Formats: sequence, C-alpha cells, structure tokens
Amino acid sequence: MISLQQLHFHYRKAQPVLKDVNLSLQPGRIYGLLGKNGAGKSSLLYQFCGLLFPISGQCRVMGYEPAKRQPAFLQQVYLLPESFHLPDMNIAQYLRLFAPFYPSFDHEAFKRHIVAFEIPDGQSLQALSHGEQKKVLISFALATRAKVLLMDEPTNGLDIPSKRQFRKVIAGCLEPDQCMIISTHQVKDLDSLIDEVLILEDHGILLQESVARITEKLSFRQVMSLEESEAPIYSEGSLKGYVVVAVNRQAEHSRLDMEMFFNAVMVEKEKIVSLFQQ
Ligand SMILES: Nc1ncnc2c1ncn2[C@@H]1O[C@H](COP(=O)(O)OP(=O)(O)OP(=O)(O)O)[C@@H](O)[C@H]1O
Repeated sequence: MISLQQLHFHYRKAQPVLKDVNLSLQPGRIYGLLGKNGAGKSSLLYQFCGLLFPISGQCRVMGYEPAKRQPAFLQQVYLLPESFHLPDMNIAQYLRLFAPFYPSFDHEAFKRHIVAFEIPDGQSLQALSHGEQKKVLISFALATRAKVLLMDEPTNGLDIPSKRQFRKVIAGCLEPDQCMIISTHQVKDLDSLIDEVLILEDHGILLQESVARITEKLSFRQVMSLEESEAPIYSEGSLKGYVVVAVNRQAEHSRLDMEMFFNAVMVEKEKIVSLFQQ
C-alpha cells in the first residue's frame, strides 16, 4: 500500500532528514511511528501525502506518486497534522465545505464520534478548546474512510476520557483496506492499538516489527530485584522494583510495554536490532 525505495530527503543540503529509506506498509494495519524529537517522523508522514517530496528515490502510495497530488489520490488519504488552524465556521458549515472532497465520507460515523467525544455543537470551531478542535478533526479523519490515515501526535492535548474514547473508536473502525500510521511520543495511550512498530533513528528505519514478533523475542516484566531476571537487556527502576526487558528464552507471554521497548532500543540499539535479525 505504501512503498519507499531509497528515499532521500532534506530541508537543508548539509542536514539529511531521511537517508536511503526503504519501507513497505500493508493495509489492515495500524503502525506506530516512534522516534526521538527531530528524528523525521512528521517529514516521513508528509512524504506519504505529498506535502513534501523526495529529493531522490521513490515514494508510492496505493500506486500513486504522492508528490503529484492527483485528486484521485488526495481523496483517499487524510493527514491529521500536529498543529492546525480551523476556520471561523461551525461543524455543519465545515462538513458542507470539506466532506465532499472525500467520496466515501460517512456522515453517520462523524456524528457518532462527535457525540462520543462530547463536542459542543453549533458554535464556531474557533471557539472550541484546542483539545475539542482536535477531536473534531479526529472524527473528521475517521469519517473520511480514507484508505491511508496519517496521524501526527493525535492524542496530544486530549484529556484522559478522550484518550480512552480515541482508542475505542480507532479499535473498532479500521477496515481491512485501510492503513493507519500514528506518529507519537504518547506511547502509553496507544500501545494496545498498534499492530506494528516503526522506529525512526539516524535518518532511517531502525526497526519495523509486529507487536507479536516483539513479544515473541522479548519479555517485559515487573520484578522486585534484578536478580530475579536473567541478564536483562534493559531495566528501569519503578515504585514496585524494576521493569525489565529480557530475551524471551522461555517463550513467555508478556504484554508489550511500548515505552520500555522504545527506551531499550535507544539504549541497546545493536543488541536489539541483532536479536530481530536472527
Ligand atoms: N520547515 C523546516 N525547515 C527546515 N528544517 C526543518 C523543517 N521542518 C523540520 N525540520 C528539521 O527536520 C528534522 C526532522 O523534523 P520532523 O519535524 O520531521 O521530526 P519529528 O520526528 O516529527 O520531530 P518531533 O518529534 O519533535 O515532532 C529536524 O531536525 C527539524 O529541525
């Protein structure tokens, strides 16, 4: 559905952002795009929807070249940006203006999401709080039924009930022909949703692994003392002892702790990458 081949991108020549990136993403999956500040997550999402163009290499999305911004492509892709500005109009006016760009727009689903997110209706979008505005855009994004949904930090600014609602709505709405890529630092909000993790580091994709494969290779455990765990790859102290990431030699079933996994990869890059190459 999305394929990158040897893609290079930079804003300023001396500072590459994406270098030699190869990537293949499939429909029916929710990808979690992780990386430190400035790693290039937003720049990568913008390549997928044609807001930024490769300097060299290839980007194909659903067979289209996003940089050409063809209408038939644009009506199948939606980007929820990290920062945005909404016009001075109410929800009904916004829908009248923007929903027609998406031929599969589901007005009933939009209404359901707006009610679930408890968005006040009737007033100008500019009179809503930033979190409420974001919830309008999330509802709109999901209602477009776009084949490729790109979300840049979607849970930033959402209150705790809205984060739960976000997870609930997303978990129930992705069709097998849709693909969602969520760039986030708020991994705890999303770790139950994500099927596959992409880690962007050193201008490229350091790791692309499914949650199932991560928990097959690694175990995530809470222990009282580090002696309880045989040579952890990575550990962090917690109120109840330690959280450890270890090689899963006993074929244990543990739940992926996305934040621990990301931290472990950042600290023990080579060990973890080589484990997944086996
Ligand atoms: N418009 C721009 N002009 C020049 N450099 C830019 C521009 N936008 C981003 N950059 C640089 O490109 C690099 C990647 O930025 P990008 O926003 O893609 O990273 P990110 O992983 O999304 O970061 P964050 O997690 O902080 O949102 C950074 O070094 C940033 O300074």
